[in-house]
Amino acid sequence: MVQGIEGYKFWNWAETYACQPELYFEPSSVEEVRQILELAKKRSKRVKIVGCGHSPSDIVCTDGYLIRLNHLNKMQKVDKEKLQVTVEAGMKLTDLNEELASIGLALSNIGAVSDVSVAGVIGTGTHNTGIKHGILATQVVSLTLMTAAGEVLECSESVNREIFQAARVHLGALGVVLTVTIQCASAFHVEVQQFPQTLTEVLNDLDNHLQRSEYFRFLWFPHTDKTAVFYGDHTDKPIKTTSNWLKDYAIGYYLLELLLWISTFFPRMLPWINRFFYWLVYSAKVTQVKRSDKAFNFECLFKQHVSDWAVPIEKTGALLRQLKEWLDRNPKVRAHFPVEIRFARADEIFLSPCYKQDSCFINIIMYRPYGKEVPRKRYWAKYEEIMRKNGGRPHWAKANSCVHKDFEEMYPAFQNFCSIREKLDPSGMFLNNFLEKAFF
Ligand SMILES: Cc1cc2nc3c(=O)[nH]c(=O)nc-3n(C[C@H](O)[C@H](O)[C@H](O)COP(=O)(O)OP(=O)(O)OC[C@H]3O[C@@H](n4cnc5c(N)ncnc54)[C@H](O)[C@@H]3O)c2cc1C
Ligand SMILES: O=C1O[C@H]([C@@H](O)CO)C(O)=C1O
Repeated sequence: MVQGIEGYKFWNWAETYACQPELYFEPSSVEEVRQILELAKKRSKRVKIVGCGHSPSDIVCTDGYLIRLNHLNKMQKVDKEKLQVTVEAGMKLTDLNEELASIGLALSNIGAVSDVSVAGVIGTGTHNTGIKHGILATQVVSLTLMTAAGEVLECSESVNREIFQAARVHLGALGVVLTVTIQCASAFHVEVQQFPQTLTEVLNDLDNHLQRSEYFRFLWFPHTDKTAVFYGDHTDKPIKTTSNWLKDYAIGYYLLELLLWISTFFPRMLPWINRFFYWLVYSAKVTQVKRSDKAFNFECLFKQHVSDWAVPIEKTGALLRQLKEWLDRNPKVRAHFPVEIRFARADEIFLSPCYKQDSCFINIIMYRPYGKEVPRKRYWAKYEEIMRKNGGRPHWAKANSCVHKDFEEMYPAFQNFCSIREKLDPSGMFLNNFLEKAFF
């Protein structure tokens, strides 16, 4: 029987949420996972699974038992015919990307970081960008799930289909995901073209941008009308990168963190910081060619708060103009750059933020320079107000102020998920404060 560790303290990546589980486990086998669930059941303890702890919320937090599947992290099967792989749930995308590259495969789309687990990254509806692409969970062909009772379910479009539609964005609420089978693509390079436009120019030409580039996204710099537009497209061209330590790190990371910290004492500096970094780092035209996963990942800098709601794609322009106009009218509210605007295709996954709607994700950020909290309450409140009023759905990984009735209104299939959750976990073993707020 795997021994639980007492006194373990969990912090999420951004060091914004922490918990002290009664016992912390790192099982080395499915049988050990089952034993931990049996022990938890006998002692009426709650259980949470942690992937890589990147979620910017308390979605992982528990005072019960915390299980990390870092030892269940291997690739189990490769189907070269179907271009599919089956991996253990704890596998990191950093490792998966390399293993796939070694066999000529790749994930068709991934988010900004790869230091995340396969089960964790699908479980919260993680997305990248590209209106022809869904959230990462849409790449899942099947998965296996251990329920609170220790039963292992195979879920796919043809087996336990209802559970599959729930489990792809599982929120850690349905049981322990043990393996995930993923539809991959043949390995590919992406040509990334970065170029400046004003916010007005981007928004007036949004449909064309979406059609012109498979992985189109853009960054808006609050307190300016400037954007950095990114086109990403498949290419056979050879790798060509322009990484420059001075610009990317000395200035783009260390100088920025210092200036943001100084601006906590002199807030009037902030708009000038946004303008200066736009001019210095983001206003140039840059073209690079990278391996796909390297093109999708980018430097996410230092600790931060983020919020990232999905809105119906047709509302993108109106909502960004509303947010900009409000910030222009309220100059005492300061917003860090960037606001990240990304797109994803509609899907059929019960709690996907893109459930039955092509969506635009609008991600706002406030950094914590050297861990220092920066005032963001008014910014966050106005942003959420605009999102709520316009059919927005918050990213499940990221802290938000929504409660059960909000989610019932947002998600047509919310009750389907709730019924499946109650059936698979009748005693609420996998619940925590985050999930109780959502489901009760
Ligand atoms: C720097 C940074 C960049 C990011 N970039 C993006 C981005 O570009 N796009 C985007 O959409 N999001 C992004 N995110 C959010 C991130 O993708 C999600 O928070 C993701 O869920 C983190 O994966 P994880 O492995 O750390 O999961 P965790 O945060 O550890 O867990 C997430 C959820 O999955 C559950 N879980 C994990 N493993 C299992 C399992 N085996 N069985 C059952 N439940 C499980 C947990 O209980 C929890 O509910 C980013 C976050 C950070 C910190
Ligand atoms: O949570 C996230 O963090 C990064 C970005 O905001 C910079 O860190 C990203 O793209 C997310 O979705």
